[in-house]
Amino acid sequence: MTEPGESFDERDAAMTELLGIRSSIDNIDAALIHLLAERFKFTQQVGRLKAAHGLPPSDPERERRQIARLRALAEEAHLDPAFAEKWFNFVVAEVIQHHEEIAGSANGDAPAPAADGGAPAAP
Ligand SMILES: O=C(O)C(=O)C[C@]1(C(=O)O)C=C[C@@H](O)C=C1
Repeated sequence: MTEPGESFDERDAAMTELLGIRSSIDNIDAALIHLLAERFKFTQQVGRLKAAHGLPPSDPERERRQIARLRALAEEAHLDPAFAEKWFNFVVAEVIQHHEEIAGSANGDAPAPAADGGAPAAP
């Protein structure tokens, strides 16, 4: 369909522009996935560290400071600060769930107990 008064050439040009913009959106979405995967790798490390040392999964003070920082960055970048905070809370809820799973599944980084109860190896 073309808009009334729009030529086929104009519509073709618009479709070409749309495809070009979408290819940049594709690149950004891919980068976001990679960044998120990298962030979760680090938070899994934090989860193991916390579980190994009996630290609580969540740290509300750290979250509060990070939200303030991200809201300021969002404002500078002309991104809705409320959206930045919502995004952070969404990700952190998932991270805390992972931390709880790690803490519940074993005891962090500690090696599984030996079948022989930990008897010293023969010399
Ligand atoms: O920094 C930590 O202590 C984390 O566990 C990471 C993280 C985060 O994903 O940013 C998650 C949960 C905490 O409540 C605070 C921050």
